[in-house]
Amino acid sequence: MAETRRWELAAHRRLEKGKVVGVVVLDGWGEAAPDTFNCIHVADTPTLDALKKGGPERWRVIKAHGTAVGLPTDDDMGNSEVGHNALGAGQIYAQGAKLVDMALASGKIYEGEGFKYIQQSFENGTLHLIGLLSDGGVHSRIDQLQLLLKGASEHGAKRIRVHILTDGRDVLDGSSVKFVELIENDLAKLRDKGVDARIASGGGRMYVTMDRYENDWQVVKRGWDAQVLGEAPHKFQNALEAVKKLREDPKANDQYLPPFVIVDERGRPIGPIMDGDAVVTFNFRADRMVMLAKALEYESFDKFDRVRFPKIRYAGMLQYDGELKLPSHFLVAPPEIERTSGEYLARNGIRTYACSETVKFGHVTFFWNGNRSGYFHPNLEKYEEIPSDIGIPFNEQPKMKAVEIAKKTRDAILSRKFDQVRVNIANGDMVGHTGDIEATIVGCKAADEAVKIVLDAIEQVGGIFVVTADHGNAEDMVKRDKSGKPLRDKDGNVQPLTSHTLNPVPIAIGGPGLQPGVRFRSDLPSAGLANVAATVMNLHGFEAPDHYEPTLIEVVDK
Ligand SMILES: O=C(O)[C@@H](CO)OP(=O)(O)O
Ligand SMILES: [Mn+2]
Ligand SMILES: [Mn+2]
Repeated sequence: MAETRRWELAAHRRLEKGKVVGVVVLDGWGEAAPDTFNCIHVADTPTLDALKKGGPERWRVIKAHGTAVGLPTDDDMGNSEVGHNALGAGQIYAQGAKLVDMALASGKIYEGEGFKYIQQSFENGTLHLIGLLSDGGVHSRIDQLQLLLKGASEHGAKRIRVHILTDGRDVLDGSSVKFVELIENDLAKLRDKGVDARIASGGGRMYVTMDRYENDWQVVKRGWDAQVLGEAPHKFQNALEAVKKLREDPKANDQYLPPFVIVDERGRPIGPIMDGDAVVTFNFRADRMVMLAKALEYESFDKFDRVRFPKIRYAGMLQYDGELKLPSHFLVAPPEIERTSGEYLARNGIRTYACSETVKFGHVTFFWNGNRSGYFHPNLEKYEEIPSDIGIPFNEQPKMKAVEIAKKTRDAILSRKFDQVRVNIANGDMVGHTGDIEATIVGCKAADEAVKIVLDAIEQVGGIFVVTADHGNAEDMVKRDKSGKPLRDKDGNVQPLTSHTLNPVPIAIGGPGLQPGVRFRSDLPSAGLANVAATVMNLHGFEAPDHYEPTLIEVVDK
């Protein structure tokens, strides 16, 4: 079926071609009731406030979590990967989390090429499992790790080492202890059955291993030293003691725990990765595993000194990059996100500029294009990256590079060399993840200012804008009880919510190029992020392909 589809898009019956369309994605910017813990509400955001007044015809909310973006259930919060996939692809795909669930439930994971490949190391080598240890469901899920541990041991693994990354970002800070207990319990059961299974190393996800878009290779190196070389500044006899001790530091934070290794009575690391071993990175999400995948797989590598490059059999939970085919072995085939709007528009001559700062750069390029790196049509596309700050927590620089991104984008718009400009403004999300309310308010204001710069440029060229978001975060910064009341401890303190949320996100359209009769349809109350691609195609003057989720807009006579 797919092969017979044409790439050529039909002209829209009512909407003209040739307008510059500015697509702004505010990362981590949900819509929620006014509240003191709603940083978007508290912050001074005149630009977004003005857009909201355009509702319901030019402002509305759309779903950004759960099944609307291909996640297993409607209890799953949205995230950047699935959000930008949906925004760019215009279609809803069963995402990595769900595909892994299905492969584990059916047992097919153990019959696939990837598992058979690593299985060859089970006789004489160790199986290492590296990944994020939480039930956040954004990058990984602990229940999938638990099933994999059990399944791998039943399929021949005799010696297993788990290298954990503590979370505190998709789950509450401090929950690392509970997750380590859970896994230690499972490993003890495996040991009772004669499998030598232990946690061998660990560290906080933002400080160890899970960097992205090559922002800071030192993060990956710290992980490499602990996981592969068995070297780290902190040494403990077991992982529970490690996280408990490291958390005694008053400034400790699960996201940033320093690297540690588990050692035996004589101080020797119990699980460095050696020749002949098997390694699985058990995150299903791509962005924060690609760098480690390169270090584990590429023979020639110059990002840091690996000291030792063990001859291993390595598989990802999924293949993380469809263009680089990385890693080459994987346990579950990733969603085949095809016929994205980026590809359609490039094939129909639309010139595109995409921009963000490093920590979100791949969101408007790689994720937008269906986890595919590179250009569709280098002559028509320009992707520009603004270097992010390195090594400082985002609550210390909450304005991030919002204004710089906006100014580059303004220049791209005014150059008239592009038909579409697409940006991601990171503040609501990156600062929201720190749990620092004051800083998040500053970040939201900066994001609003950046939007204004882009909209002013759109105004100047007679263009059209679409302002939306990928999922919630900054609009709710506190852990709540079932009735929605903030939970307080005995001293009256609230627990900051560092994670994304289940809230819908706003979408606004406007600009001088928008024909007067264009408005949001009222017959799609449950529309979600996947409906945006068809909308954007319409604004470029094209009908969307019929396999896309329907457009959000209609044109009425005025
Ligand atoms: O930082 C990240 O990796 C995730 C949260 O785990 O956030 P986002 O999906 O917004 O990138
Ligand atoms: Mn995001
Ligand atoms: Mn986020």
